[in-house]
Amino acid sequence: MAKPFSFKVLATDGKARRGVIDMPRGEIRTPAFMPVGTGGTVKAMYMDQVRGVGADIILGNTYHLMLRPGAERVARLGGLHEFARWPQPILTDSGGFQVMSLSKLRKLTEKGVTFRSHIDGAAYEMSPERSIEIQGLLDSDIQMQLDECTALPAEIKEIERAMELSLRWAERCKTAFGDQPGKAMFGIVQGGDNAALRVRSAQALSAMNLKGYAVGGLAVGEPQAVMLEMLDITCPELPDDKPRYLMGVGTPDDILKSVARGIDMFDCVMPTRAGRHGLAYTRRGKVNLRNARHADDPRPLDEESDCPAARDYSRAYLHHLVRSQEALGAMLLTWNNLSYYQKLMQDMRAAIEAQTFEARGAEITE
Ligand SMILES: Cc1ccc(CCc2c3nc[nH]c3cc3c(=O)[nH]c(N)nc23)cc1
Repeated sequence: MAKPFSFKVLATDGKARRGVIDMPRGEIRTPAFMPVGTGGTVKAMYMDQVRGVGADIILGNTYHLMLRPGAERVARLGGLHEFARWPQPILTDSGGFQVMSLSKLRKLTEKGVTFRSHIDGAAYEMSPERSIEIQGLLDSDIQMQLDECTALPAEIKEIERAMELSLRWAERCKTAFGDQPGKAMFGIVQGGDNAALRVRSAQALSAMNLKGYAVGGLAVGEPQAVMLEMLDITCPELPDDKPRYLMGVGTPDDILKSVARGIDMFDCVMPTRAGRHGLAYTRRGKVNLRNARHADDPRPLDEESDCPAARDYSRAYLHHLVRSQEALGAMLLTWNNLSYYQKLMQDMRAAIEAQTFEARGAEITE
């Protein structure tokens, strides 16, 4: 029987946890940053580079892949790992968030959400059952429940309606997922910026005894203080022995402060998207390579980095590539940015093991 899904907390420092998730396709060191690989590719990267910077898991997207190339086609071709040549674990989002943010003419009912593709206008239906079926066709290792993420600010009645619908959809996803050893289905806590609703959502999901829990409904434009306050309220209501995934977060500072509140897993488009827009993350802050001041600068981004993109190329060259819109510009800056994020996660894991995480604070991002 395939090695079942297991999560172990190896060390703690305050509320911060250093752990490891063991799955048949490999282990995931936590706190973990999961590069976004929406359409089965981490944009501008080869998968062996993604692995090379230290990523243990990447994200795929049900919404994008069901539209193109189609979930059944990916299944016929051996599943997403085979298709994209990424042998490690993959986490897929359920698609609801993307439907509500990308598709057209969407209609949400108890049954699910019907919508038209933003690519060719074709009509689709996404129910909790269909979302789990598609994630299964993709052979996803960690599958997310279908949920409704409320845009903030919102009326409390609206937040409550979406949170309660998401709980009913969590039950239906749990039933549809069944018992798949070696794979996991995570629930997603909703409840907007309302403490009571967050507690009700987290407690109801905890009672379902799922393998992991995501905190959704955040990173939708709310101030960092509101996001952090919701973590202070939500994390204590989730089981200590299960992984916690904060969806869509975030900047290095967001991640640091969220790890300090008990979050184990993160995803964010920022390092990859910023790389394609000429922006480099470095230990001394962000550098916009489009800026003319780099035109004659012979220095690399970070001579101490073990990432070739940060150590072996001058800022002048990177500026030239970005200004000339050369593909290599996006490739090198994405490589640098993902390397920076993975180094940040590695440094946090080491600090929690050494019990210096809380003491060092923001200095870890430098
Ligand atoms: C490939 C991929 C991209 C992005 C995501 C996470 C997308 C994402 C959010 N991003 C920012 N805030 C978010 C909130 C939610 C949420 O409440 N529910 C779901 N299902 N996804 C969210 C998952 C997978």
